[in-house]
Amino acid sequence: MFSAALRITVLPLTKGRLSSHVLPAIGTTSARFSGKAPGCLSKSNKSKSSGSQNKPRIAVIGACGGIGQPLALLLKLNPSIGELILVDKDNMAGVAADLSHIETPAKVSHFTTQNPGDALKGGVDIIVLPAGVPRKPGMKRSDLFVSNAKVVYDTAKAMGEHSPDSILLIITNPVNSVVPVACEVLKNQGKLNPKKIFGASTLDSVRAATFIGEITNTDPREVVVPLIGGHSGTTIIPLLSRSHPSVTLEGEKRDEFVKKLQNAGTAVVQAKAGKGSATLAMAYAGSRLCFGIIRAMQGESNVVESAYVVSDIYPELKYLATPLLLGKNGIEKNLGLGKMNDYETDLFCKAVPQMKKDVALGEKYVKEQGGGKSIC
Ligand SMILES: NC(=O)C1=CN([C@@H]2O[C@H](COP(=O)(O)OP(=O)(O)OC[C@H]3O[C@@H](n4cnc5c(N)ncnc54)[C@H](O)[C@@H]3O)[C@@H](O)[C@H]2O)C=CC1
Ligand SMILES: O=C([O-])CC(=O)C(=O)O
Repeated sequence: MFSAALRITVLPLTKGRLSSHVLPAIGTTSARFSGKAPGCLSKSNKSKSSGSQNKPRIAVIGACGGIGQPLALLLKLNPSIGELILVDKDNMAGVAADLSHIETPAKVSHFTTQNPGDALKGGVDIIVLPAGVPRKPGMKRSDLFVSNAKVVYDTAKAMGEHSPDSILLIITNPVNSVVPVACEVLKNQGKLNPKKIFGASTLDSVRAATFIGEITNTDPREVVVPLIGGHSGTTIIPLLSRSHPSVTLEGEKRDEFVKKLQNAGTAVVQAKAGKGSATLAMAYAGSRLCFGIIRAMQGESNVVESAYVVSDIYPELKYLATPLLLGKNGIEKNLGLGKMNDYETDLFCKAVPQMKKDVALGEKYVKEQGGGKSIC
C-alpha cells in the first residue's frame, strides 16, 4: 500500500561502482536535484550558455515528436535545469505553453523552425537532438540515413556557428552514422571538441538492465551491464561478464539475451505497426544520459554512462560506444573496452566491419555536402 506521504524521489543506486544511473528527478526531495545544486542561475547571465557554474540551458531539437515531448517533460521536471528551449519544424507553441505551466524552475521557450541556428544563437549548454524520421516495420536503422543525415548536419553546423561549446547528445538514427556526420561538420569548422559529442546508446543499457533483472529476478535498478559497440543490431554488445550484480548466463540462454537486446528496437517497431519506434523508453534513456551529464558538470564524481563517441580505444574504429566517466566538460575519461571474455570478444570482432561501414557512410555524406564549412 502507498502511504499518503509517499513521494517519488531519485534513487542513488550506485556509489562507487560502474554506473551512475538514477531515475530522472521527479519531485523536490532529492538533494541531487535541489535548488542547492552548485551555482544558481544569476540574473546577469541567464540568456547565455551558463556552463558548469549555473543551471544549464538545454535545447531540444525535435521536441514536438514522439521522443521529444516526453523527453521535454522529463527535463522540465528536473529542477536543476534553468531553461528549456524547444525546437521543431512543426508548431512548437502548444507543447511549450503546456509544459511551461509545470511548477518547476526551468523557463520554457520555443522555436518553430527547420533552422536550428535560430534557437542556438544565445548559446546553450546541452543540445539534445531527437529530430528525424523513425523506422517503420521492415526498415533497418541505416535506411533512415537518407532522411535524417541532413537534420544532424544542419544542427552540427548551427552549433559550430552559434554555440560551439555545447554538449551535443544525438538520439537521431542511425546513431552509428550520424554521429560521424556531426563530428565531421564540426571538425571542418575547426569547432570539434570530441569530449562533448555523444551518440545516445543509453537505451541499450536501460534494456539490458531490464532484461537481466527479469532473467535473474533482480530489481532492474540494481543491474548494470556495460555496453560497447554501437547502436544497431549486432553492433550492440553487452558485457555480461562485467555486469553488476554478477550474472552467470551461458549457452542458449546467453544467446537469447543478446539477440533480444540487439532486436529490442525492432520488436518495438513491429509492435507499433507503422506508428514509429521506441519513444517513451527512449525519452527516459535520453533524460538519464542528460541528467548524468548535468550531474557531472555540477561536480558529481563517478558518473559513468556508455555512449557512442569519438574514440581512439580500438585502432580500426574512429567511433565506438564504451563506458565513459563524465566530468565538468563532457567526457572526463574513456573507460575503454576493459576485460572481455572470448564470447564478447567474438561479438565485438564480428561487429567491427559493420561499424567501419557505418562511419564511412557518415563521412562520405559530409564530403558530398561540401564539409559544413561556413562560406561567410
Ligand atoms: N538512439 C536511440 O536509441 C533511439 C533513436 N530513435 C530515433 O529518434 C528519432 C526521432 O524519433 P521519434 O521522436 O519517434 O520521431 P517523430 O517523427 O515522432 O519525431 C521527430 C520530430 O522531429 C521533428 N523534425 C524533423 N526534422 C526536423 C528539423 N529539420 N528541424 C526540427 N525538427 C525536425 C519532426 O517534426 C518531429 O516532431 C528517429 O530518428 C528515431 O529512429 C528512436 C528511438 C531510440
Ligand atoms: O529501433 C529503432 O528504430 C529505434 C531505436 O533505435 C531503438 O528502439 O533502439
